[in-house]
Amino acid sequence: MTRIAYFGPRGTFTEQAARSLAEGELVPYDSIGLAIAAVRKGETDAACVPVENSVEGPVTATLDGLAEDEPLVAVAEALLPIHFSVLARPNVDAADVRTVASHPHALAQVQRWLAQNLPSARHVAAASTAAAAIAVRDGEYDAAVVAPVAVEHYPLRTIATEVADIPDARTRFLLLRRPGELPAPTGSDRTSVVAATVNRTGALSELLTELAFRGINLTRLDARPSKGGFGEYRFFIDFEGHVAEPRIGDALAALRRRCHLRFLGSHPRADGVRPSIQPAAGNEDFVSAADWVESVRKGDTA
Ligand SMILES: O=C(O)C(=O)C[C@]1(C(=O)O)C=C[C@@H](O)C=C1
Repeated sequence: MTRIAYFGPRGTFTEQAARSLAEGELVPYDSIGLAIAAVRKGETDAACVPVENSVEGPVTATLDGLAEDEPLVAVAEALLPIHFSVLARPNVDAADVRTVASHPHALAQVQRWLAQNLPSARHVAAASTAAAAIAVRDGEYDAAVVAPVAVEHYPLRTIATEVADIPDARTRFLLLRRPGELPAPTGSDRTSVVAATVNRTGALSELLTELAFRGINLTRLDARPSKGGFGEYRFFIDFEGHVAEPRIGDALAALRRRCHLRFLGSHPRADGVRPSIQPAAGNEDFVSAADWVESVRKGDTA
């Protein structure tokens, strides 16, 4: 049976995403790094991890995990609406809450709610929302900000539901595999790369210009230190399209000439958005231009 590592323990948002993305045995790991390492080592066939949140931005453990060690590719993605529940032990009321724990991304998404509803509670970072629920169960903290499903896994009481400062917040999750056959293009796809440029004037702008020249729309751009010293960065670039398309293949080849490039996959977009194709930048334009060059090489200049 297919085994899918996910950022656990049981009851995280990532577990829900993993269930929506793949069938098989779901195997929880206590950190994003461990889930990614599991698929890399072949302990599991795939790994499900969060990659970005519409309020709090990139999940840096996932970005660093994708840039380092053996390459992995994203083969699918899921978008989950994020609203939280607050859980406490059965004998603890909201008025008794002195400490509230959760994943830092979750705490960042409920700052206003906590200030208004649990103003005297100290905020404590936990490894995940479900790890916070376990710590509350074990008496370490008074309340946890969690995915609503967590209450099904831990003997805690819900003291608030639908908690979110930004009502339509979403997190995007990736299903990662070891490199192999890529998902087929659907017309609504996303391609991801990580680019390491040399530290000189215009290096990033040249990469982005290669994409802009080809009418390719970015969907995300994040910088992470390459850990080699100040000023040394890796750029995570997501854009519309699939590597199987001529225009995307042409763009990847151009990027590859200019920097150290790692391909992180082409997969269907969860939101179904189709790319807007700019004039003279459609796949057929790339194909007919390449055909023309070929005929010129053969002596036909018509
Ligand atoms: O802790 C969890 O439940 C997770 O799945 C992680 C995570 C994240 O990394 O952003 C996922 C979704 C929410 O935005 C909060 C936490």
